[in-house]
Amino acid sequence: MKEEKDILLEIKNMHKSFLATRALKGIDLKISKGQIHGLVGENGSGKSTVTSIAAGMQGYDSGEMFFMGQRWKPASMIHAQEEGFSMILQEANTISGVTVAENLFAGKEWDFCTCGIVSKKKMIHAANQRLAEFGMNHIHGEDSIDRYGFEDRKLIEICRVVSDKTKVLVVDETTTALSQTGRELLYKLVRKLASEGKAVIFISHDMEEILEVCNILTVLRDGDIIGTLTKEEMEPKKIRYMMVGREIGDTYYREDFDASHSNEIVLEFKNCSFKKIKNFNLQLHKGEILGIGGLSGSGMHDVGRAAFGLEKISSGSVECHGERLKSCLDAINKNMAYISKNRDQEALIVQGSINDNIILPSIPSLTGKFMFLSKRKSMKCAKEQIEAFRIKCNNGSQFVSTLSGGNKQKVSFAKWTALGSDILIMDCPTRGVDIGVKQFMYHLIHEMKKEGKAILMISEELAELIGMCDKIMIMKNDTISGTKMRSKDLQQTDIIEYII
Ligand SMILES: Nc1ncnc2c1ncn2[C@@H]1O[C@H](COP(=O)(O)OP(=O)(O)OP(=O)(O)O)[C@@H](O)[C@H]1O
Repeated sequence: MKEEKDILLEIKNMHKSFLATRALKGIDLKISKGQIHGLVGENGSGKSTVTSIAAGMQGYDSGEMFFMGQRWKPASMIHAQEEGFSMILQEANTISGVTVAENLFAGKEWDFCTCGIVSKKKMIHAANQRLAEFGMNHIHGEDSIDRYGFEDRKLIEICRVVSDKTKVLVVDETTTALSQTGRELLYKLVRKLASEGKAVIFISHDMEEILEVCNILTVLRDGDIIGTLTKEEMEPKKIRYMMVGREIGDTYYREDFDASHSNEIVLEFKNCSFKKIKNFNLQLHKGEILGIGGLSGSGMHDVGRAAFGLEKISSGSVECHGERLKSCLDAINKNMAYISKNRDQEALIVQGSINDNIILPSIPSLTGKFMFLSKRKSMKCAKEQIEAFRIKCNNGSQFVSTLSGGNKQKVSFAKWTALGSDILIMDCPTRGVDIGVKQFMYHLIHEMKKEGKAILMISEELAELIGMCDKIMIMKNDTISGTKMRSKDLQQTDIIEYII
């Protein structure tokens, strides 16, 4: 039992509603020194809401908060950070068009000022020192942030929000944006903070990760706290039951080991060069689930973009049904789909409604005579997807920006299932979704295979690739380093040797 003096953050009877949505229904939570306190629950259960309130990002309707024994009502995220409460958000949160150093010290430029002039040299020097302390030597303060991909930007963000002042750090579903190396860096940091008597609130949907990293766990459901478990009490079946309120089986993935599919090639890379990738070859067949695994910087995300016509091809070609792919518009016209890993920036129009996002790729088929969009058909189409994916919302006209992370991911997936695409490029398709929906998505992907659809599944989750794919291509340093066929004997270790 932790003593009162060890409590860093205390939340008492907190309520928060967004119009008709009761996001928090009287939450009581204590976070103590040395804890890596897991917070789990289905998508939309209130995890980000409660932590973002404590981190000064939004207000609450009623309740009380105490931070290090003092009443706590931070005016802003910066204020909270200055006082020692930091949060790493789910989505990319860096500023484009400026350097890494400027991102790291945004709002703190005065620290590098002499006679009102900011010394960029000093700032870059400090940035590089800071990056080195975090083990991020591959990132350089003087570079433009735009040179770095999604994962590195997330690492830069971690480096920005954590400082010597940090007493409590919230890690909100961050690891899904990171590859194994990035994850290891974050785990090391989290453990270091806990060992120094600070605390971490760790939000994740990855059961293995929770069991490994957290030393205490609180389960939320529909804005209520269902219970808190000690390390000894953490048992996957029990946690899942507490989260969902019903038994969830252990089988997420397809259970068959039949890797057969049609011989018809629907998508092909022919000696294709783009970005750093040279002479790349790949064949995706009708009825095939082809996986690509590797570290985030291995080039696999670029393959996904090129497959959807989003990369400039310098030599060779990407062909769909034997025809050269010209652009992403051409890809959509050829009935292709692409679920981008970069959800808010590339996959969704966050300032649009759920309905509009879902129907967007299907507009041609929902348009009748005289080019009028059928409202009835559109509503029906969106409603079907909202129900199938159990998107937690008040109604389809709610803005996507107001959805929880996992529910946004469902919209990103649903818009392509609404279209009924034949070729689906999925980059981290289950990023941030809860176990129940993951199970549904895997089932759907398997059904798609049976219907003869072709799926290119790019993922950093080896278990997902092994569980779902007919064949897995592993990428390292922008080339294919190994290939594995579906087999019940295939283990993660068989793949890891080709990744690192
Ligand atoms: N700004 C907002 N406007 C309207 N509703 C909101 C807003 N922010 C959150 N909500 C709603 O509050 C509920 C709780 O959302 P929250 O983001 O806390 O869930 P979560 O547990 O973090 O989910 P996930 O695992 O998907 O990230 C959801 O129903 C969400 O749609």
